[in-house]
Amino acid sequence: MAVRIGTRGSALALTQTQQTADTLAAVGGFATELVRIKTEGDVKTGSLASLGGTGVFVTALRDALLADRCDVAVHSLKDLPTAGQPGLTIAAIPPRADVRDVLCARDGLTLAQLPAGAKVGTGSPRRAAQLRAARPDLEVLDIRGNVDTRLGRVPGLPGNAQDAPGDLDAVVLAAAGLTRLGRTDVVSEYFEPEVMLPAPGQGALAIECRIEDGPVREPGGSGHATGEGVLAQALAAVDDADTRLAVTAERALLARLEAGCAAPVGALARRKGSMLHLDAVVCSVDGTRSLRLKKATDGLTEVGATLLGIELAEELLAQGAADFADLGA
Ligand SMILES: NCc1[nH]cc(CCC(=O)O)c1CC(=O)O
Repeated sequence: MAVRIGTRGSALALTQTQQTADTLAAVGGFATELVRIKTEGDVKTGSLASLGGTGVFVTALRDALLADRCDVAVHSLKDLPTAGQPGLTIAAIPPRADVRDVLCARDGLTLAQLPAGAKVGTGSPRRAAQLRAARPDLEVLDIRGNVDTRLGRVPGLPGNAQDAPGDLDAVVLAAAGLTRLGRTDVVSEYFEPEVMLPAPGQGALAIECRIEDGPVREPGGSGHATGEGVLAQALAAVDDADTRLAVTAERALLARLEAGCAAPVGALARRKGSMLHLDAVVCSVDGTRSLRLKKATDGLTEVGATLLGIELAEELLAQGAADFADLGA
C-alpha cells in the first residue's frame, strides 16, 4: 500500500511535497500518493499578519495525520509552530536549501538601485523591518498570497504576462521557494544574511508523521536509532544532522523569545567545523530600532543547539529586545 503524503494545494506546497515524496520513494523502495488538504491559510483572505496565531498552514495537515487521512506531512519549517503536536513527530529534516531572502524587482533593479519612494511588497514584518532599516526612503507594503500572486504585482518580471499591470516595484521572497519552483529567473538580488537575516527555519522542510510510524529518536543525541518500518528507515535516511542542529538552535531562540511566526525576528545558525554559530536580530517593524547578536557553541548535539538558542534569546531580552519589538505578533 502506498505511503500517503499530505500536502496543501499551492504550487509551492505541491512542488516541495512531490520532490520529498520522490526522494522518500527512491530511498525506501515504496510507492507514494499525494493527498490534498485544504488549510485555513489557503481559505482566508486578509494579511497574513492579521490572520493571527501561529501555524495557520499547519493545523489542517496535522489533523489529517492524526485522523489517519495521510501518513506523512511535509511542512516549510519556518511555518511550523515551535510547539510540537502530541502524537506527532518531526521525523526528518532534509538538507536545507538556500536560506536567503531575495529581491524580485522590475528591470532587474537591486535594493540600492530602487528609486526613493519605490513600493516594495512583503507580508513579513521581519522583512519589512530589515528593508526599512536598509532603505528608510522606500514604501514597504503589506501583501499576501501565493508566490505567483506576489510576483504578478511587479510588472515585467519574467513569467508575468507582458501587458499585465502591476502596482509594486518589487517584492521580497525566500530563495528556497523560488528555487523549488524553478523561478529564480525573477531574482534581481540575493540578500546576504548580513543585510537580511532569514526567518528561523527558512529554506528547510520538516517531514512530520505519527510517532509510532517514525524513527525512534535518541533524546539528547544527534542521530537516530532507526525504527522498524520501511517508512521510519526512509525518514531516518533523509534526515540531515547539520540542518537539524541549525534549525533546532533557531527555533529554540524563537521559542524563548515567545515570538510568533509573524514576529520581527531573524535567526540563522550555521555549522563551521566543530562549532555551531547562531546570528539573530530583533527589530521594530518601522525599522528604526534593531538589536543583532551572535553566539557560538561547540556542543554539537540537540541539547547544545537548544541551549545556544535559549542563551542568545536571553541576551537579546536582557538588552531590551522586548521593549521595542512586538514579539507577540
Ligand atoms: N510563509 C510562506 C512560505 N513558507 C515557506 C516559503 C518559502 C520556502 C522556505 O522558506 O522554505 C514561503 C514563501 C516565501 O517566504 O517566499
